[in-house]
Amino acid sequence: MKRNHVHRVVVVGAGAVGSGYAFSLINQAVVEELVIIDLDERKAEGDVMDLNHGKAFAPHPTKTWVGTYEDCRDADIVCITAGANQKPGESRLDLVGKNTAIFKNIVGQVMGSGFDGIFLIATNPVDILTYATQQFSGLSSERVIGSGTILDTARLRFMLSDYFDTAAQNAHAYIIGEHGDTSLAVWSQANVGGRNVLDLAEKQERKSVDEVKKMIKDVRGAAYEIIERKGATSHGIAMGLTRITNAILKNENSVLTVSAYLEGQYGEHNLCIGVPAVINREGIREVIELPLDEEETDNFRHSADTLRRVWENANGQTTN
Ligand SMILES: NC(=O)C1=CN([C@@H]2O[C@H](COP(=O)(O)OP(=O)(O)OC[C@H]3O[C@@H](n4cnc5c(N)ncnc54)[C@H](O)[C@@H]3O)[C@@H](O)[C@H]2O)C=CC1
Ligand SMILES: CC(=O)C(=O)O
Repeated sequence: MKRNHVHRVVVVGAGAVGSGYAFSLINQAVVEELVIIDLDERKAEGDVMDLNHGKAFAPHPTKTWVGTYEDCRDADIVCITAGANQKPGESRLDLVGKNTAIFKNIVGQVMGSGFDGIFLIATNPVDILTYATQQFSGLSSERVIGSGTILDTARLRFMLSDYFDTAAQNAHAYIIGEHGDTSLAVWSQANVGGRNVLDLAEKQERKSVDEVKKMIKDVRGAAYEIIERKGATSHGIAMGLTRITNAILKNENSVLTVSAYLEGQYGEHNLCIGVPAVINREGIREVIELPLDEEETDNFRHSADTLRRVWENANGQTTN
């Protein structure tokens, strides 16, 4: 990485998600420099003051300041969490118009600084905005990563761990597709401690396959349930973004479900969608093609078609 490994992350958008991500980066000692940009500069100032007041308890010093787009020039990662969030009852896809316009402006300013790092996108609809960021920035697709289904996957892993009373770290399962209402669980590859979760549910007393399969509905509904109660979701995605940031900056080659550009994998082209991918300091090293069964293949295609339609409607063009 650049500048003798002084790692810098710029967060654009100091709302619930951006502020949570900043808090998580500081607590996990991920970077030396953390820059926060928001349209509402006073809000960003307040956030930096508040974060600085926790520094005495942090594991290492993280220089943190309210920045300008000029600060993106030396950044390893620019994470965009700016834009409108869902109001109760709204879907992620409902945000496409306003957030695409916001992104055109933000990405233009980031690139105007001479930025040469990796974009990490969280704003919804995240798959659409990841693709839009590629288009607006002109960067190669491996350097534009969306948080994709990292949060959905983490939600499922938590649910499985709770159900089977095993640590979430030992629940291995993927949610793929749109980060949204058409996401799908890859049950054929999901295991806890090496045992397929559906087989396990069938064999264990007081467990059922139906209860496990219902988890995809709970994953899809999770954001709506949380937004209805507290107005926004933030902790889960903040930790997920931190996980991706670590994978990049520490050159981990970790497999994470992110929104990645597909060029023929899963039979899809010209869109970004949640899939497992190997993440390292170059960004997305490789998309992993899971062996899907017939139902999973159909559901993935439906999810990809949904995203493609939204992209085409938003841009008045066809991509295939
Ligand atoms: N990918 C995921 O898994 C998740 C994505 N999200 C998404 O993250 C986004 C942010 O959500 P919240 O933080 O809850 O919203 P928020 O309303 O709390 O914060 C958004 C921030 O963006 C700023 N902003 C707006 N336009 C800007 C611009 N042009 N330049 C700079 N800053 C600008 C606002 O001033 C505000 O501080 C939403 O789209 C939400 O749906 C939220 C949770 C999970
Ligand atoms: C809001 C959102 O995208 C989530 O919590 O999944």
